[in-house]
Amino acid sequence: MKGKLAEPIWALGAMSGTSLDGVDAALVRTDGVTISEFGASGYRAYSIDEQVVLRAALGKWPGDDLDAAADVVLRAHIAALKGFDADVVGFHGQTLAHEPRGRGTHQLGDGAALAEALARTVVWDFRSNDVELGGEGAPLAPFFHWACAKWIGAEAPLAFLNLGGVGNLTWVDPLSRAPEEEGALLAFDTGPANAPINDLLMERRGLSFDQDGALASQGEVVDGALELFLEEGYFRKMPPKSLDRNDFSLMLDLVRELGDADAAATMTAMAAASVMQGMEHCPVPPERVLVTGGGRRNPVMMAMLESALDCPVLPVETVGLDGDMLEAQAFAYLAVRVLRGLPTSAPGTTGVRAPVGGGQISRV
Ligand SMILES: Nc1ncnc2c1ncn2[C@@H]1O[C@H](COP(=O)(O)OP(=O)(O)OP(=O)(O)O)[C@@H](O)[C@H]1O
Ligand SMILES: CC(=O)N[C@H]1[C@@H]2OC[C@@H](O2)[C@@H](O)[C@@H]1O[C@H](C)C(=O)O
Repeated sequence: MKGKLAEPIWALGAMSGTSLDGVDAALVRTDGVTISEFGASGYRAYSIDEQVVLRAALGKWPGDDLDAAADVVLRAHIAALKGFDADVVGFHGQTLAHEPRGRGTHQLGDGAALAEALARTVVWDFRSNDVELGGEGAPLAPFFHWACAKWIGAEAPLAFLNLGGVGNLTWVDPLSRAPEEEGALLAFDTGPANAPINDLLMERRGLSFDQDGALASQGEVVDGALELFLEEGYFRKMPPKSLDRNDFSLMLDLVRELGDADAAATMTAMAAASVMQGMEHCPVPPERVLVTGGGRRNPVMMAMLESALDCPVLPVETVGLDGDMLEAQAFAYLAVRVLRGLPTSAPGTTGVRAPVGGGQISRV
């Protein structure tokens, strides 16, 4: 079976991120090491009512009453995935809680039910094993970033920056021979990115996000609040390290007294400053930072990053990748690695003691 799977197969990845905006779906043809081809992609947005149900479930653990949220996650994924043909589905689920050194990590989503509904093999529950073995359980996209660095033919160390609800950075040595090789990757969550800005916009204006940084562009960054933010112990912690969506509730407290525009500008600066702090951990400075995730569409956030970093800061589209789909593609790639029994995390990506795999496989 493993020999057969060494041939590239089509995998369909599904990601429902911390922004709670919807489900991304994307096809990748891969043998679990090399990307052969990218395929079609799709998106199924959560309705406002569904977002309310998911928000209410944040912070909950298995055993809590999660029927309504589980139903939202399953239905949205079936809708997002049913039009695609693939050999395997990589199903991330919806992270509700993440306490790797506490209660664990919780991605809502029943892979067996999804496998039955789609009549396809589903790989899911990607993070638990890493956490059980002492890792952070996140970020997991770095092994895929390694494959992307190979796919674009990079020759010098570079970084991938995901600006989602939470930010995460992957430094890659593209000359390494495997993602699990020592020194190939260093990855960690940089800090909050869009999630707290979304929360502010929802709280104050009933909007789900600061479209194109429109509100932030009208405000001034309040240095005092930014400095207090950067005193957070998280920034001095050595990577690997990871965050829960709401770990930085402090950020909203620091801007509570500010007007809407100044609050948005200051929070955008906090997200950018988190990345700047994180860059100091890179083994050698990256030649370029390739940005993925919704934050790359925020010109205020991008301008702050460009002025603070010493290298080009570019959306991943500049190298032919799709910044809206990279995480869904990552879980397609990781699903094939799980099927092949290959590791999906390593000491440099999650802090786990040795390269490990994970994931449950539900076959039909
Ligand atoms: N045009 C835009 N202007 C400003 N912000 C934007 C724009 N487009 C998207 N965003 C921000 O990006 C967010 C979505 O980003 P993305 O889809 O990468 O997050 P996610 O995958 O849910 O998060 P994570 O990677 O943390 O799981 C939106 O909620 C919004 O805050
Ligand atoms: C626990 C969890 O779901 N973490 C997410 C979240 O969203 C961004 C950042 O925090 C990252 O650590 C991770 O997602 C990406 C896909 C990852 O694992 O690489």
